[in-house]
Amino acid sequence: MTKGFFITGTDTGVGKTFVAAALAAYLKQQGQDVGVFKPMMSGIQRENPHSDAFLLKTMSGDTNPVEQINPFQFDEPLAPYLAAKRAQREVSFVQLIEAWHQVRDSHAFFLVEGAGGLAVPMGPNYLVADVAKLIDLPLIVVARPNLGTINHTLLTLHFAQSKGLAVAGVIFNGYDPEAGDLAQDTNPSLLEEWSDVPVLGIIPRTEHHSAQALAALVAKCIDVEELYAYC
Ligand SMILES: Nc1ncnc2c1ncn2[C@@H]1O[C@H](COP(=O)(O)OP(=O)(O)OP(=O)(O)O)[C@@H](O)[C@H]1O
Ligand SMILES: C[C@H](N)[C@H](N)CCCCCC(=O)O
Ligand SMILES: [Mg+2]
Repeated sequence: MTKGFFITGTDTGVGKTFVAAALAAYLKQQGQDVGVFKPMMSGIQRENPHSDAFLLKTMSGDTNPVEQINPFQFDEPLAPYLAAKRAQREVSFVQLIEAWHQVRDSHAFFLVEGAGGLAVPMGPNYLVADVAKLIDLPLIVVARPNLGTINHTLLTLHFAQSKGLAVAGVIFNGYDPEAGDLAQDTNPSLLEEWSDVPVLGIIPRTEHHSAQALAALVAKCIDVEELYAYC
């Protein structure tokens, strides 16, 4: 039985890769055998050092070929389904299942990253949420810390629930301690009041993105005991 997390977010650009890479660096530092999987990636080449696939592979030390870590890549920065369609391509759900089955037994623990949020079209008749259902790992929802995130996060959690997806928790990412932003400081408790999903951590903005710095950030900012409860 594969263990791990499906990393989703309230939006594109919220820090899914950043958080997944940080978790991978931490778990690897703890001696875990961590695998990564980014089923579909759009808007960047696999080989680009800033790409999700490249960062996840680097931080986890996953020795699977990058083409297995990220089986479907599209050039245009669009929802994967649309980027594929505009490139005269289409990924069937069966193809995606086969790509997951090719790697899922290669590691004891997997971090899987979606694309954008849960309701992003990935294929002609399926969303990111349907892929998460297939992979059947508990979600970690990455959310922005500031005003506006409560709506986005509760909508995401309700949609996850409607799809029968288990949610391990929410991680607020990109907190700016200097901002004096009242919403940033009150959002975690407000979310916990309106949802039964725990806040697993609050990650500040940081310019230090090395594996060591990211692992230290997880140890400092994320409730790893809560995470391990799911492992
Ligand atoms: N806590 C942070 N501190 C500093 N920079 C961050 C932080 N979190 C994310 N970033 C930066 O913000 C940008 C977006 O983050 P990231 O790529 O992880 O988002 P994403 O949700 O994975 O986006 P996509 O939907 O495109 O996969 C990246 O350049 C990343 O390095
Ligand atoms: C291109 C970007 N980096 C992501 N890979 C794809 C984000 C799709 C978002 C679709 C949407 O919610 O409007
Ligand atoms: Mg990403």
